[in-house]
Amino acid sequence: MGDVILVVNAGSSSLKFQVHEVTPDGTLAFSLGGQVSGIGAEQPGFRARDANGAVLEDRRLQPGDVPDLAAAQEIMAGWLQGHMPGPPLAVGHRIVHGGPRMSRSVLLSHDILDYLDSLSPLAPLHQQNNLAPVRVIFEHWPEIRQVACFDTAFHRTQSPVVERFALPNEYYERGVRRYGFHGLSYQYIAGRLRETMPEVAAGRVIAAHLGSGASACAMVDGVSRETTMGFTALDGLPMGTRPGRLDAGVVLWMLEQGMNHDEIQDLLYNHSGMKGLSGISNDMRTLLASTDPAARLAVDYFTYRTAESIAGLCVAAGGLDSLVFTAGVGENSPEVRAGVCSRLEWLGVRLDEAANAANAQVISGPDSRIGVYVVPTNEELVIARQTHDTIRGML
Ligand SMILES: Nc1ncnc2c1ncn2[C@@H]1O[C@H](COP(=O)(O)OP(=O)(O)O)[C@@H](O)[C@H]1O
Ligand SMILES: CC(=O)OP(=O)(O)O
Ligand SMILES: [Mg+2]
Repeated sequence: MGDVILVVNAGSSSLKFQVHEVTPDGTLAFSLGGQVSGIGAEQPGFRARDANGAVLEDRRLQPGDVPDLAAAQEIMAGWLQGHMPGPPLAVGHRIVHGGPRMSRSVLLSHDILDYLDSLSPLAPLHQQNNLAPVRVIFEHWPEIRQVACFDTAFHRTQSPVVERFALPNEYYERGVRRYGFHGLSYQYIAGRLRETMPEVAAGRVIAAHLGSGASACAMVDGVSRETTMGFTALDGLPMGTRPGRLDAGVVLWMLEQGMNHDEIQDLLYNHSGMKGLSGISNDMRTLLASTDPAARLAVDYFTYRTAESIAGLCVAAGGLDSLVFTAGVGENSPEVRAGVCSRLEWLGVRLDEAANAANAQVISGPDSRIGVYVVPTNEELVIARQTHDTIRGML
């Protein structure tokens, strides 16, 4: 193996990584990748595979083994030491919040790190986890280039109306705007559609990124028009532990009742969503397997609000040609996709049951007015490419 780029992607329930070789002709070749999944949940695991798809690691872990991201990082770092040829040429990081200043990937410096650190209150579940490995590498291997790739950057094409809240202008100037997230995933989906189904990519597409964090995005010709997350990754669809759209009056009521900032933040980021509604779990697999009425309510809430948001996004897209499901739940759960799609039948959405059950690429039936697809996302590949593009001029 020659020079490599290491990619690190810390999500709310997973730590994903990939290693890409920079080939002599200057292109990237995937060499291995994997993830620690189920962080803080009841079924953690560690899987890795190589470029041929051969399984390099498939470990079931005990819930206590991976209580938080720091534990996941230790597992990943230990494993990578035995599987990488030496220090990487560069490390590409997923950074969830880029704030008003970042509209593309950037070479990390201490100044930029300080700026990104200042955005932490806007992404308490992610930003510090994203920045922790940056700091470790700066301290121990200062010669390694590090590149920040932002979840917010892809959405900077949105119109002023979409980007605004109906608040006095002063707040907009101070950065209180709808930034949107999961942009690395949507950029991958837009590119993948362009490669495999260019006529779909050119049209009006809504992609639903349904994972531990969940959002949906309206794209026309691969350009983001609107997305359900906003100033923070709390807004929009319900998620594993976050409520999604919430009347701001609820927060005022909590304050009035004597809850302080940290208590409200903890409630909204760690104990709401599927976990709060069901009282059972934040993991969709556990809820789908349960016959408890509270689990059914949580799943129904999820599919109802997701369908409702998709319908709302049709305004930004000017209609709908194609619907794409992606991320952990979207790629793997026929039941959730069927629940969402059954609430969109009035739009002309019809699923092919067998194709849906098989997680096939095309899951709409021949009588569907809307094409419905399952496209596995690959945020890490987008990060690898952005990292390579960012350092290329410096080699
Ligand atoms: N077969 C499945 N059926 C339903 N949900 C699944 C399945 N496999 C994974 N998931 C869900 O996907 C989630 C993880 O999705 P992912 O996109 O990796 O999340 P994140 O990047 O936010 O950590 C898990 O919380 C789990 O609930
Ligand atoms: C922004 C966000 O919620 O990311 P994730 O789904 O990876 O937690
Ligand atoms: Mg994710």
